[in-house]
Amino acid sequence: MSQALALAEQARLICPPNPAVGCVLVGADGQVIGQGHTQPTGQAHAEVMALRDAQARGHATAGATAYVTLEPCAHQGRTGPCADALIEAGVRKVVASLQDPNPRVAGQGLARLQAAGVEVEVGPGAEVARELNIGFFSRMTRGRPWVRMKVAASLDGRTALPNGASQWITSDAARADGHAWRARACAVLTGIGTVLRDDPRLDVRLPSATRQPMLVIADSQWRTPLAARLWQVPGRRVCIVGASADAGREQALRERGADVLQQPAAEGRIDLSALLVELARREVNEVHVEAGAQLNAALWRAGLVDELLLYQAPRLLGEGAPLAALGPFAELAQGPQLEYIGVDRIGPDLRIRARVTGR
Ligand SMILES: NC(=O)C1=CN([C@@H]2O[C@H](COP(=O)(O)OP(=O)(O)OC[C@H]3O[C@@H](n4cnc5c(N)ncnc54)[C@H](OP(=O)(O)O)[C@@H]3O)[C@@H](O)[C@H]2O)C=CC1
Ligand SMILES: Nc1c(N[C@@H]2O[C@H](COP(=O)(O)O)[C@@H](O)[C@H]2O)[nH]c(=O)[nH]c1=O
Repeated sequence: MSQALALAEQARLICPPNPAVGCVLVGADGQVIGQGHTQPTGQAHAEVMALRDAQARGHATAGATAYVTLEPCAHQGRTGPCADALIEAGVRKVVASLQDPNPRVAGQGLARLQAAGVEVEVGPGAEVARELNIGFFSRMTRGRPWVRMKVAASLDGRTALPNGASQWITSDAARADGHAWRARACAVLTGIGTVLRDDPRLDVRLPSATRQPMLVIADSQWRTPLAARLWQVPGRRVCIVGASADAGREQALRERGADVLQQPAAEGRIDLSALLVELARREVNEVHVEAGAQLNAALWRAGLVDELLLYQAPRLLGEGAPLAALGPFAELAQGPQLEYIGVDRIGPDLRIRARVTGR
């Protein structure tokens, strides 16, 4: 199963919105006879890739055991049912890490395998398999994406100087690592404040990049400039989320190539909870937030942040913008409570990962 999980890890950047799944086929003699992982949307799933691999290597699949990191599907989606492919190949046993979290299909693949006389075991590798697909699980079980907020800060927690300057607080190495986290998301979310101040690209600039996450800009008044650098990323979808009735401006953004999304607003501010539901409807699994203190605070206040990805540089900036413009709180317990899930050194900086307690 650990080999299947390593294959799933390889799939993570290419297969969203599909879950990243790995599959290893072990022949009756205990040798690995085939392996595969999920391909980009619309192409073969892990099980079919592993069966094809075994066939290409001249191995018979009858009597084999399949180790797969998610329940094989039983439905005809963009590809055919994997449970049927395993049954037709004569597989004797299927070991799956997890049941499919999609409430419409959960358990159906396992039931079909069992009905065909295939032995089924569920559980090995469950924790790692779920982590690999945390966004897919979030979308399926909560109807909204997993929200990971990335912040680059100084040791005293500042994210920009009082005049707005913030480039660059962290090192090249930390920024490259940040790109790898952008790459695994389906969408990067920012605020119009950051767009106007930084003129960012917010794309993935890694040689290994195979797809660009959609850029989503919270911009109630349609203020995104038509000549910004964010338009210079070939093939990347830009979604501007606003609430103003200025049809002329909305049309100009549409003509510039944006997907323009009118969202309900309260006191002129976009309803971020409704926005996340809409992004899930568009098959966004993970949202990578890179925004300023205003939008960050609104996301925290609405209880929408699941995870913090904080790069901390060993420098002090004194006065300046915080990670999120929260508070002032009267009691310590009023602030969001997180737990650390990882601390790593990235070049001269620290990368701190923390998750909201209970998520
Ligand atoms: N160090 C770091 O990691 C980062 C630092 N920065 C820095 O942050 C600064 C910009 O911060 P800031 O001005 O706070 O910009 P934000 O990116 O937080 O954008 C804020 C704007 O988003 C719009 N918005 C839309 N919906 C909402 C909502 N529901 N709640 C709140 N805002 C909403 C508002 O404008 P409107 O009402 O017009 O829609 C608001 O003014 C810059 O100096 C930049 O360099 C930025 C990103 C990362
Ligand atoms: N200042 C700062 C960051 N800032 C974030 O990076 C954005 C610019 O992205 P791009 O135009 O794609 O290079 C900027 O607008 C802000 O969201 N990131 C970091 O890793 N370290 C830093 O010190």
